[in-house]
Amino acid sequence: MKTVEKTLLKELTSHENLNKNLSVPQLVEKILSHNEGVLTETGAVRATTGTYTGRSPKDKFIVKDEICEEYVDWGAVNQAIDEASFNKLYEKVIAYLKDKDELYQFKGFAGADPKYRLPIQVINEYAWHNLFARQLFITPTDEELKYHQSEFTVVSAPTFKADPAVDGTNSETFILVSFKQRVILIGGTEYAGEIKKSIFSVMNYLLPQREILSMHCSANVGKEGDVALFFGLSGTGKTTLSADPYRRLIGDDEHGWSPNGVFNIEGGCYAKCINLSEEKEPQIFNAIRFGSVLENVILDEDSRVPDYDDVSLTENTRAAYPLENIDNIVSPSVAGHPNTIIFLTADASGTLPPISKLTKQQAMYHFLSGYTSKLAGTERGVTEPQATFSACFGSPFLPLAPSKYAEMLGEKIDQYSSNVFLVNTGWTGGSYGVGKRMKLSYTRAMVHSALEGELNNAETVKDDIFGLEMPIHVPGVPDEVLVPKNTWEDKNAYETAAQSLAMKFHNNFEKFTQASDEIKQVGPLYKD
Ligand SMILES: Nc1ncnc2c1ncn2[C@@H]1O[C@H](COP(=O)(O)OP(=O)(O)O)[C@@H](O)[C@H]1O
Ligand SMILES: C=C(OP(=O)(O)O)C(=O)O
Ligand SMILES: [Mn+2]
Repeated sequence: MKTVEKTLLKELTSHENLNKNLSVPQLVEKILSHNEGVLTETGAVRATTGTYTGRSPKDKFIVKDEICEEYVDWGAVNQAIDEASFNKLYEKVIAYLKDKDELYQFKGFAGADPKYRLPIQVINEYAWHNLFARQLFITPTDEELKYHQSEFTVVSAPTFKADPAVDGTNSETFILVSFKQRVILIGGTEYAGEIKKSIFSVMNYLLPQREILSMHCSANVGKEGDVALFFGLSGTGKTTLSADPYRRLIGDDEHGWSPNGVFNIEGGCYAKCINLSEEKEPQIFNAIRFGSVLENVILDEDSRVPDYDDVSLTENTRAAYPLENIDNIVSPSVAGHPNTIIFLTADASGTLPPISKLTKQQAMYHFLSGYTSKLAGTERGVTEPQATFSACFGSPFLPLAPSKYAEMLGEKIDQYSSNVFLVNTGWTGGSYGVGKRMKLSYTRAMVHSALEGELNNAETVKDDIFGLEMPIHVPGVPDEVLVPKNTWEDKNAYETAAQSLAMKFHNNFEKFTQASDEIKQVGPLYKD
């Protein structure tokens, strides 16, 4: 791969006050002295983001050029912008940043496996974003830094606002990826998550070219070296469930699966803080300390103690911290091939079984479907749960066609005989508004049984609407919780809700015309 040393970027990298790979304490000092954030009682700094408190998928574009044109799956997710528009905006952003008193540069890596890692740099207007980048990506050793040659660059100018009429963007906010120039341009939004998710999108383009499956999942490993993956869209429980006192954490969000096994793409976690408690999520709670970044979390004015129940800025409050802040991790974040793969869904209809064991064909069906409910906060404009089908449980981040990733996953599941489960961390006892969210302790118990292999030959009963095999006993979980219908008082309402969801599955799957008949046939049994 060629090194990025474009003239435009040089204007930033030669800025007279470019702070290069500052240490955590140095960045914290900058954040506090520039009033970008405040110190909290936990030791973490807290920053707020203003208007954009979540990702803004409608503002994301990929530059359509001869490098990527034939590979990218163009459409509503991968919107195209032309090269000329990109270049003009790129120049404006550079001119804007050049005038700033100080800039921050982080050089590091995406990808914990040295064989597959991508050397990246992030250039920030804000010190707090630079601290975020430092904690979320992989920090180089002094030796690695000496020889570091960035192969992709994020330029983040949150206070620069685009003019859609002139700049060809959708709004004042933009997240633009150029595979040709190997640059990501971010402007108009202060939500730090865009920085990590845009690099993830780039990895989802680059890794499959090297026959590595990139995945929107968390991962951990048990005492026997048994690896588990947890796929899921935002809010389904990747971060929460991968932090497990009995299993070492590999990573909470983005992984690659190579011929050597799985590796984390990142070096840190980005946990939701809404209703965070030491009792329910002790590892995450205790990971929030000096060097961590709290985003949009409300603090008591005097004591500076975070109030994780306060959602007045957003429900998508976040904590960014390095993996090392979790006490049981794998370091470096690489491990073997997955024994168990869990698809997480937060079903707000309350009708999908809390856990079901999938056949290989069902696994492919559900991977392509990627059903969940979008929960409030993470994406702009979502204020209550919305049923959504997001292929591969991560379509906002996938530049290639979903079938590309699905084929690779299918081959790997065959090759390594991974067991696959569908776990509903969403509603029980009724749909959103009537029922409630599945108890975290029950989900943890179900996940444990699955990972211990206890459910592989367990007695099951088939759900007559979805055709999913539900175990009838799971230690630590009341039997009636395992069968959604049994948790609903109003059985007719259950039937209506389940049938409606089944039809959504069928309608969504129509677009996968290329899928084999074996896969098409294992969707919900119910059809109207
Ligand atoms: N049964 C459950 N399983 C998983 N998470 C749950 C459950 N009930 C409530 N939650 C909450 O839902 C959120 C899951 O979010 P998170 O783990 O950050 O998802 P992701 O990493 O997939 O975006 C957390 O705030 C967690 O406390
Ligand atoms: C940071 C994000 O990831 P997740 O919610 O999956 O943790 C996001 O989707 O913006
Ligand atoms: Mn997460």
